[in-house]
Amino acid sequence: MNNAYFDFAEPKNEPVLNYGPGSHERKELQKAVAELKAQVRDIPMYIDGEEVRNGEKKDIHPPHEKAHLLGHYYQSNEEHVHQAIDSALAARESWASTSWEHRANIFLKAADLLATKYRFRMNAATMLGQSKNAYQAEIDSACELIDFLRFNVHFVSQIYKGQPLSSPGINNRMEYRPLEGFILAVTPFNFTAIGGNLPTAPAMCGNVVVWKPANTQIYSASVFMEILIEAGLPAGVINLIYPPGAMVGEVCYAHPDFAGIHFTGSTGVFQSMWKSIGMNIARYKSYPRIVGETGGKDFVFAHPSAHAAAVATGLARGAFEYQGQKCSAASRAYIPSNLADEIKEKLIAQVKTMKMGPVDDFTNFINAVIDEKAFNSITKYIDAVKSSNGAAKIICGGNYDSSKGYFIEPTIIETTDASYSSMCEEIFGPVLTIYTYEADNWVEMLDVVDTTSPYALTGSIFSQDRYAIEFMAKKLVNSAGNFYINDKPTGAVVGQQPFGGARASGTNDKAGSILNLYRWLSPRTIKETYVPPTDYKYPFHQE
Ligand SMILES: NC(=O)c1ccc[n+]([C@@H]2O[C@H](COP(=O)([O-])OP(=O)(O)OC[C@H]3O[C@@H](n4cnc5c(N)ncnc54)[C@H](O)[C@@H]3O)[C@@H](O)[C@H]2O)c1
Ligand SMILES: N[C@@H](CCC=O)C(=O)O
Repeated sequence: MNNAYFDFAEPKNEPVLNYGPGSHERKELQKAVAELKAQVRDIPMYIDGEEVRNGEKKDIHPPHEKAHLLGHYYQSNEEHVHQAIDSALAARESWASTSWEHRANIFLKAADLLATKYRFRMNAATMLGQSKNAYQAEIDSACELIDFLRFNVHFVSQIYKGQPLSSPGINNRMEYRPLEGFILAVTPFNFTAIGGNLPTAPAMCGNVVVWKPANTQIYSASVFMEILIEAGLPAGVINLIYPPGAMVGEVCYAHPDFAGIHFTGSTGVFQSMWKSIGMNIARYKSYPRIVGETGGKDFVFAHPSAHAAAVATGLARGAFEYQGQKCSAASRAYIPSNLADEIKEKLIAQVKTMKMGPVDDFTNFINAVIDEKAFNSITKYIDAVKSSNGAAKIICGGNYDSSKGYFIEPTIIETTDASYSSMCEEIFGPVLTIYTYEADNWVEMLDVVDTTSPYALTGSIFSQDRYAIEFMAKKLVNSAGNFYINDKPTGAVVGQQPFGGARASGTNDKAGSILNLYRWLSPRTIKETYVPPTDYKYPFHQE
C-alpha cells in the first residue's frame, strides 16, 4: 500500500575515472583483469531466479587473445525459451503490483553496487569479453550503465507524476500500467550498458522480461545479472538466456502474451523481426510495442571555415575509438578542398601513433574487433580497395592479422567517388572513408550527405561560421537523430544527449530519456464522479 508519493530527484552523471598511470583505479582494474583471467567462469542461464546449467557448452575467448579460455556458457534451446517466458509471466502479477519505490530502489541499489563494489569487475569483464580498453570500458560498463539505471528511475517517477486536469465534481487520474504480457530484450555485443538498459528499462516500469544478449556479450551480461540479483531483483522478473537469435524470435513472436520488443542491433535483423511480428499480429492480446535502435553510416562534414585540427581529432576519435564498433562511429567524411591537405596530414599523424594490442596493456588505444565474422566482413572492404582501379586508395593502415586475435589497423580510405561502397554501407569496424569536395560547392554537398545512405543515426558538422552552421543544421534536419556541431559524432551521455536515429537507424525512441520509458507503459485513465446525475434530461429539457 502507498501512503505517500515517492519522487526520485534528477541524478548527476556518474564521474568518469581516468585510470592514469599510478592511480588507485588503475591498480584495482589491473587486479580485476588478472583475477578474471585466472578463472574459467561457468556461466549459467538465469530462469525464474535459478541458475540453469544444461544444454550445449560454448567456450568464450577474448577477441584479442583467442588462445585464452575465459569461460563458457550454455546455449539455450527452445525449451529454455519457453521456461523463460513462463517464468516471466508467473512473476508478472507480483512484480506489477509491487510499489514503485520498492521497484525503484532495486535498480538504484544495482547502480550503487556497480559504482562501488563491482565497478572494476564489471569493467574488467567488458575489457576481456568485448576487447575494450580501460577508458572505453569505464564510459560504457560503469558510467553509462549506472546513468541508465539512475536516470531511468527519475524519468519513471516524472511520468507517474503526470496527471490530467479535473473539473469541479469529478476526479480524473492516470495509472501507468506495465504492458500486459512479457517483453523480449535482444541486445548487441558492443555496449555492456545497452545490454543492461534494454531489459531494465521495461522492468522498472513493472514489466517482466526475457533477455537475450549477443553471444559475444554474455561474459559481461552475466556479471550485470549477478549484480541485479544481489540488488534484490525478484525471481522471474528478468530471465537471461542464450538461444540463437532467430530461434528466440520464432518462439516469442508466436506467443499470445508477447507484449513488446526492446532491440538494439543491425537494421537487417530488426526489419526481419518487424516482419515476423506483423505476420503474427492476430495472435496477440495487445499490439506489441516495437522499439529498435539499429545501424548507421555516420558522417562528418567539414565546412570550408572549419578548424582543421578539430576536424582531424574529431575523426581520429570518432572513427577509431573501440575499433569503430560504435553505431555512432564516424565512417564517412566530407572535407573541403581548401583544408583537405591539412586535415589529412593531422589525422594521419594522430592515427599512426595509435598503439594496437591486447587490453591488459593500458597503452594500447586499439584492441581487437569482436569476432571472426566481423574480422572477415571488415577486411573484405579493405581488400576491395586494394584491388580497386583508382576510385579509392588506402592512405593509412590497411593491414590486419588474426593469428592471435582479430586485429585490424585503423584504416583510412580516400575516394574520388562520393558514392563509393565504403561511403554508403555500414562497415562497423576501424575503417574511415574520406571524400574531398570543391570548397565552393559546400551547399550542393549537403544533398549528397543527406541522400548517400538509408541511415540517419549520428552526424557532425565542423564550422566557425555561425550562418553556415544554422544553414547546415536546417538542411540536414532529417539526416541524423544525434547531430553534433564542432564535435565527434560519438559518446552520447545519458540525460544530456538522448540517443537514437530515424530512417533505417531505428524507431528513435531515445535511450537515456523519458521518451523511451513511455513505450513500456500502458496508461489507464480513471474518471470518478462525486455526485452522479439521477435524471437523463439536460437542464434545457426542464419545464
Ligand atoms: N542505434 C543504436 O543505438 C545501436 C547501438 C549499438 C549497436 N547498434 C547496431 O548494432 C549492430 C552491431 O551489433 P550486433 O553485431 O550485435 O548486431 P546483430 O544485429 O548481429 O545482433 C544483435 C542481437 O540480435 C540477435 N539476433 C541476430 N539475428 C537475430 C534474429 N534473426 N532474430 C532475433 N535476434 C537476432 C543477436 O544474437 C544479438 O543478440 C550494428 O549494426 C550497429 O550499428 C546500434
Ligand atoms: N551511444 C553511443 C553509441 C551506441 C552504439 O553503439 C555513442 O553515442 O557513441
